[in-house]
Amino acid sequence: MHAASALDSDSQRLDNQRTTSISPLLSPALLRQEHPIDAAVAKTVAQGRADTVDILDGRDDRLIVVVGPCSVHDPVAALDYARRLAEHAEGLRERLHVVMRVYFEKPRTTLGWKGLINDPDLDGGFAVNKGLRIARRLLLDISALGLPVGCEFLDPITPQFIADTVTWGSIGARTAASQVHRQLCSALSMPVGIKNSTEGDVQVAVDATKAAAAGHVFAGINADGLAALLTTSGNPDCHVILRGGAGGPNHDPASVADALERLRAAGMPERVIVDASHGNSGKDHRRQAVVVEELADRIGAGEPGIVGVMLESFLAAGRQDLTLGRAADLEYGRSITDACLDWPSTARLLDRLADVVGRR
Ligand SMILES: O=C[C@H](O)[C@H](O)COP(=O)(O)O
Ligand SMILES: C=C(OP(=O)(O)O)C(=O)O
Repeated sequence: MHAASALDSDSQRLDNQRTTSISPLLSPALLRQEHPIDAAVAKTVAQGRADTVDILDGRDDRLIVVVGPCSVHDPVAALDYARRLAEHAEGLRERLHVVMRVYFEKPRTTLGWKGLINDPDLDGGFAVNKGLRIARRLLLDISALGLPVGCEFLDPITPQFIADTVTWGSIGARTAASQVHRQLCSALSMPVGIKNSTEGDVQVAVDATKAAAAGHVFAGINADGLAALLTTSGNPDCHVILRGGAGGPNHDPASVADALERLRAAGMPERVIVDASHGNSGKDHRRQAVVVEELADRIGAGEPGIVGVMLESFLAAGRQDLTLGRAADLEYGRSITDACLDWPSTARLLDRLADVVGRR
């Protein structure tokens, strides 16, 4: 008894020396009960995933287009964008499989706003339970338009709250090498695109698709939010996203061929999505249009292996700086993270991609 209390006080002195508070997180089951998925949304998600896998595996010759804001900071503007995209995508559905980027978790190079789940009020208040509620509601509302959604998964706890609503997932350039994220991919029920590293290393993404295709046993949480051991069977639908890197772009034919060769050598399916933004645009949103035009020419000419294109796009062009606590000063529909194409340019580029897919 005496020994046990000595241990408790020792561990109190040794533990949580840098954790300033620990507060309750709502459970995934509670959030799912508050914002349940209905039959129409479930159909959009299931059909969207099946269509994505058919394109990845070459049974459907449409092109996947993952398009939308760099990050969601204003759910009203995101839904406004989604309505326009859903209507436009409907007219192109024979040629393009359009998935909207609805990204709530931002991996930062150093510091910065980490996304709507982490800080939904954009004021450093970190109302995470509120962020999760807004995120799930928005994912359901966008999917209810018949528009499938794509999310980056960054925090390994978050998927339990939203993954049932997500058609396509992504692992970013900063986490492609992470065992935690590769294990997570092995559990995810949707196809997942994995980016090359920020340095431009493509092999790390190829290795990640291989690691994620295998089963793993790892610690996570269950639907009640309790710590649990998860045993997974592996995700065969992971694929590489070429996003360029420190050495420059990698959307050119030689880089695409190199990535396909690396996949072949690893025994993985030879297919890539090309991100027109990030290292491939040098973060200049106007360069995204140039990249897409180049890709369109090549896809139209029958270049193999490119199964999809990613674009960062919002209502207004470019980006703006956020001052924490001053969200009311932000301009409607303009990104607060990476610079985006505006809606009219995006619609034109979608038409261009649909046109070449129709002709190839
Ligand atoms: O796509 C988003 C950003 O490129 C990524 O989150 C890194 O952003 P940062 O370099 O501004 O932190
Ligand atoms: C963070 C992103 O990209 P990357 O990981 O390529 O920097 C993104 O697509 O939002």
